[in-house]
Amino acid sequence: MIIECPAKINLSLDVVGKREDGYHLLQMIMQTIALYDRVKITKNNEMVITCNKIDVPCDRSNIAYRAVEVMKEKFNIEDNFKIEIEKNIPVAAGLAGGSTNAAAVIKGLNDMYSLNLSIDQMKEIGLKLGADVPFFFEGGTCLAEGIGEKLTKLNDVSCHLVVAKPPINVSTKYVYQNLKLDEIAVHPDTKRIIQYINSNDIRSLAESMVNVLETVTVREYPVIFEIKNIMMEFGALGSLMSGSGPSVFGIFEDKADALKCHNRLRDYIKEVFVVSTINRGV
Ligand SMILES: C[C@@](CO)(OP(=O)(O)O)[C@H](O)COP(=O)(O)OP(=O)(O)OC[C@H]1O[C@@H](n2ccc(N)nc2=O)[C@H](O)[C@@H]1O
Ligand SMILES: Nc1ncnc2c1ncn2[C@@H]1O[C@H](COP(=O)(O)OP(=O)(O)O)[C@@H](O)[C@H]1O
Repeated sequence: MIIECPAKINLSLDVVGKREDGYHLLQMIMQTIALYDRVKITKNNEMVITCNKIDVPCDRSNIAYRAVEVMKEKFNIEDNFKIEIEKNIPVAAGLAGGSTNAAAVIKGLNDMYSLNLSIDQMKEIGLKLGADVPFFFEGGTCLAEGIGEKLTKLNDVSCHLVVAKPPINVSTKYVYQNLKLDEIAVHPDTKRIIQYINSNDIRSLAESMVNVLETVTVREYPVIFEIKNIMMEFGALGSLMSGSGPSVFGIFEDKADALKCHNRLRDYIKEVFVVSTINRGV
């Protein structure tokens, strides 16, 4: 069984508070994009995980492996599996590559064993593995609240994008730890952004995008700001860092402009893609 699993971007990201356990409460707009990993699941004598990218761990610390363990325990599955991950989504990039792999395993085993789980049940299992996992059972365009688990479906946004992952590593934990909530000068107007999305006003959406986590990352990694500027120079309607970074995306009305921007960025960034939004998850 092979499952295609898409990456996500955050069309906006606001931090609106903190939970008692230190986790940040969010209001973000999430969007699946046509940039896919492939997860192949086959029954095997023992548990094995493989990946074509060396920076992805192929042991129990792989989130896809943990997803298998959670499913095996919850549904008394005694079989073991070989999980082969074809990784096309940049790793540790703010594009939720690991989370989408975990969602693919849950969905794959649900189908393989005819468990007939509802989307809500799969979301609940996914949340045990990571805050971004439940979103992939919805896909398309969603408002995510709480730490990402409270999902509201919005009108699906349809546009061309350039996504660029500069060759730097940013830890999600570090970004949240260094966020100074009381010093954030600009928050996104999430209500207004939702109105733009629901009325299909892509231009106003693109012009209103804000990710408050940029206050941490752009200070430390000016390359993020430089990529945003290049995207705007090449005609992007708006450009933003995705999640905790370091990936940056630009929204383009015209695919030809997106391709020109891609050509320019390709000179010094290896991981850059022209993609469209999609209206599905795993
Ligand atoms: C920023 C976002 C936006 O979609 O995505 P990515 O950039 O990872 O794709 C998410 O909030 C990433 O959530 P999640 O995937 O759960 O983050 P993890 O890497 O598990 O979290 C690492 C650490 O960040 C902190 N953390 C995480 C989520 C959150 N809402 N508040 C936090 O304070 C916690 O200290 C946690 O231990
Ligand atoms: N299946 C997986 N795919 C990618 N990374 C994984 C996976 N399992 C575990 N990881 C680890 O999780 C970390 C975060 O990766 P990823 O999910 O790609 O990024 P992000 O959280 O920024 O969206 C990586 O540094 C990697 O070591």
